[in-house]
Amino acid sequence: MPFSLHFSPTPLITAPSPLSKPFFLVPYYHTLHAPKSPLCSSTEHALTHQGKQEAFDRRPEDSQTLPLGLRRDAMPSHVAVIMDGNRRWARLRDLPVRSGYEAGVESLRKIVEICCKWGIKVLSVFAFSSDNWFRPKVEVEFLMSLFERGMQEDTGIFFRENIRISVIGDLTKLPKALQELMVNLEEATKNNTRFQLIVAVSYSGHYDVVQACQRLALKAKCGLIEPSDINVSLMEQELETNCTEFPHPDLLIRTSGEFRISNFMLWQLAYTELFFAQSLWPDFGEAEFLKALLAFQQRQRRYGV
Ligand SMILES: CC(C)=CCC/C(C)=C/CC/C(C)=C/COP(=O)(O)OP(=O)(O)O
Repeated sequence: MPFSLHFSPTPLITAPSPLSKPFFLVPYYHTLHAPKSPLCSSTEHALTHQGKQEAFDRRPEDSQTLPLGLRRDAMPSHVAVIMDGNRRWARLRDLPVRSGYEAGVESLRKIVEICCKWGIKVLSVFAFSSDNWFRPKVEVEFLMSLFERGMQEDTGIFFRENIRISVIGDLTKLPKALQELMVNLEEATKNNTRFQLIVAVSYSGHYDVVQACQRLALKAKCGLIEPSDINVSLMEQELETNCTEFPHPDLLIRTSGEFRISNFMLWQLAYTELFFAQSLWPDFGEAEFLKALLAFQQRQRRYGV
């Protein structure tokens, strides 16, 4: 049965609470973040790739629904998106900014549905950058409430459709209720295997690299590693994308005609193919997504070799 993320509002699922201890007895979010066990423990090996997933499920219907011309054997595993142009979309229609963001959520739901249908395994979206905190307070507050509402409304769908939600970024800056909702959702969906949605909130590539360096420095200080042990692999184990089996996006799409990376996943994008779409994010739909994927499938990836 095909699924639609446009189902009428789903009642909040009453899954058993995944965490047995109250979240906020723990001072920092990252001590709770599944792949990041407390530092300086003897179980260092378990620090990384905990909960790393087995191969993703493919439902029978997933393999039947590829549009003409799209090759299953060349599909990107991980697509990242900079969902730009929501405010411009609203202004062009003389609508308040919040309508642009709401339309952006609808667009995201559509793209998640298509990813599931076409067998893409991971979608990362830049939902709120570290610099977005400097936007007008009313806008920031609206976005926080939108994240909360969006995640609550779709919780049932994540379970029903076997979707794993991961959130990356400095969540300590978010309202407590939102932190709690996100951590709960991550924990409750961590064994879902069909598709993984990574939401980057209060995130930047600089933040990610710096927090990884801090964690490595602390490990060195604790005597768990030598500074000379630090290499690409150890760094990647500390980056926020250690929540996924596919940490390097194969394809990055940025909408709204801007040609910038804007501090998104700087490390992880090293060999990513880039696609810049003219549409504003709320207008980005199946046809343009298909265009991006077809362009991706034409690319020759040489990884510098
Ligand atoms: C639940 C959930 C994950 C929701 C995601 C909501 C969403 C679409 C967030 C995008 C936020 C954002 C700062 C986009 C940048 O474009 P902009 O709006 O700044 O556009 P502009 O370039 O036209 O100013």
